[in-house]
Amino acid sequence: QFSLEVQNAVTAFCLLYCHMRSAVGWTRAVCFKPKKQVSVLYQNIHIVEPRLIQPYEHVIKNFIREIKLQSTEMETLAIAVKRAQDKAAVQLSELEEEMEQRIQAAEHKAKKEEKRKAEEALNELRRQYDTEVGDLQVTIKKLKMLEEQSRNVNHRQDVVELKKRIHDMLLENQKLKKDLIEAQTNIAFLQSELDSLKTEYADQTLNTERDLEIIREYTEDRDNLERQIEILQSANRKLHDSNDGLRSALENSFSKYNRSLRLANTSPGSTISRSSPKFNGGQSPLNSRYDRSSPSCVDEDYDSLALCDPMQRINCEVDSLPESCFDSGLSTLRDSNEYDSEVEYRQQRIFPRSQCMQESFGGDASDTDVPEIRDEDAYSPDNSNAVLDWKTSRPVSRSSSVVSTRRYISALTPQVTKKAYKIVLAGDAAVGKSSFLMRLCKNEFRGNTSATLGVDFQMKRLIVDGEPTVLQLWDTAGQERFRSIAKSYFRRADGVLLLYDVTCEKSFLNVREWVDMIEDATHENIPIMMVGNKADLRQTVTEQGQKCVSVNYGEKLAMTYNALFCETSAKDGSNVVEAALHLAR
Ligand SMILES: Nc1nc2c(ncn2[C@@H]2O[C@H](COP(=O)(O)OP(=O)(O)OP(=O)(O)O)[C@@H](O)[C@H]2O)c(=O)[nH]1
Repeated sequence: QFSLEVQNAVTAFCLLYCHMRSAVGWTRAVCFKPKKQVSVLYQNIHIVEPRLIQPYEHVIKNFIREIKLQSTEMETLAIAVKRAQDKAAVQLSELEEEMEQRIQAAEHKAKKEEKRKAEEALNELRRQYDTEVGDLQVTIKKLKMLEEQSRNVNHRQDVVELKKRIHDMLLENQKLKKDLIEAQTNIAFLQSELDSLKTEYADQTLNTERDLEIIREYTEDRDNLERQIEILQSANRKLHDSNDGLRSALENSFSKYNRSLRLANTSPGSTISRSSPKFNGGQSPLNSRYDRSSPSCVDEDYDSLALCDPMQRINCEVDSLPESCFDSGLSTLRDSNEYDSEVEYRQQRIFPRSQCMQESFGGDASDTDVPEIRDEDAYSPDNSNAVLDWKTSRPVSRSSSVVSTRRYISALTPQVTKKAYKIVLAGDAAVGKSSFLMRLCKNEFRGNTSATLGVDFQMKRLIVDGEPTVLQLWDTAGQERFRSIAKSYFRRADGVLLLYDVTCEKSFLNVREWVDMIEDATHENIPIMMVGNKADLRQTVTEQGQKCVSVNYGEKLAMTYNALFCETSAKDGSNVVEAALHLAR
């Protein structure tokens, strides 16, 4: 009986279990056979150990009670779930209902809006229609009026006349159009002619300006040359006045020279050769040193000067009289800034050569001194450029000696050089330009140099940054009266070596004047190398308590003018080549 009760409980449990499974949604079949197992277990216990039946039944009872409790709970849960489901269903239906209501409201609103818009569009259309109808009615009215008018004006004659008038007017219109086109064409022609005339006029103006510029340059050159001639002539006159003895001696030597020259020129196409009387003693006149004690030196000097010194050439041209040849116009007159008067200056600078002259002829030695401008480099045959490159601004007719010498030199093949620069040496008198040039070209220094008259010329070949370069160096005279000549040389210069004397403040102060002059003369900015010369004297002069121009001042001034700067000494040769190289670079 008890086992039956247990069996029923197990059966109930199984049913509950199945019910729960289905409620939870388990689909997988589970092999669970408790009923059979319980009965088998009961029978086994009953057979094997009947003592255990009671505790077994007790366990089963508890188990059944527990199951019942679980079952009740499950049922309660199931009811709750059901309730929740019902509630959710109610809420869902409520929501659905609400949604439906909202949709309906939205639909209603949209419909209302659409209707309103449609009504508005309809009203607009109606308005347009009314307006158009009104316009049409007006047009119809007008047409009717026109119809009526046309009906009234429908006279044939009037129409013909009108047509004729229209035709006439059309013809006139065409004619006017034709005239207009013709006039426009004429205007275009005239315009093009005017343009070409304008271009021609502009060209002519340009040419005229150019011509004027050239004329102006020529005039300037001519003025300069005239001034040079005047200076030389005045020097000439001084020489004439001061040295009669010298004149007669030179005349003698010149007549000798003329004779020899005539002999030399008798053969056609003659050139000056080393066997020429001028080259006596196997020494080229170009290389010979100046020796004032011998009268024949004047001839040699004259040739050399005629070749290289523009002043001398001009002098030759102007004064083709024999006197002009020995009256070279060269003088040592010098108005240094350091000296108040020429006489004073002359007294200060006495040269051996002039001493020799004084001794021989008792004249004013400084007035008859000749600048030493001969240079082996410049006048040796392989340096023909020195002569060939020299150009005066107007053609020079030469005396026979000069012509023959020039022919000889012109026959030489000029050396081809890559770069050539015209460098002008400028600065106050006695600042050491000639000495600088001599140091640069000959690596020599002579304590007593003569003042430059007009312009001296030298050539210097340098290798600048690996490139062979020729410097045509024009040494201008520093004296005030030669300023205009110096100025004319700046115009064609590629660069300027502007010297001042570090022991002479005035020469430094005058640098500004020189720079202004250079800038005036040149159209474009040419490079300037500011050179403080005689640096070797600074210490001695300072020790004597005299003032010197410091390096700082020189540098500052150079910086002001954007110029290069260095200090040199022509005496010991320091920085001389470097200055030239730097400028050439
Ligand atoms: N101690 C020293 N004396 C110099 C130096 N350079 C030139 N002199 C001397 O200064 C004097 C004038 O030198 P020049 O070379 O004739 O001067 P310059 O500038 O050519 O003069 P002008 O031809 O009149 O313009 C000469 O007595 C030279 O010996 C130098 O570097 N050191």
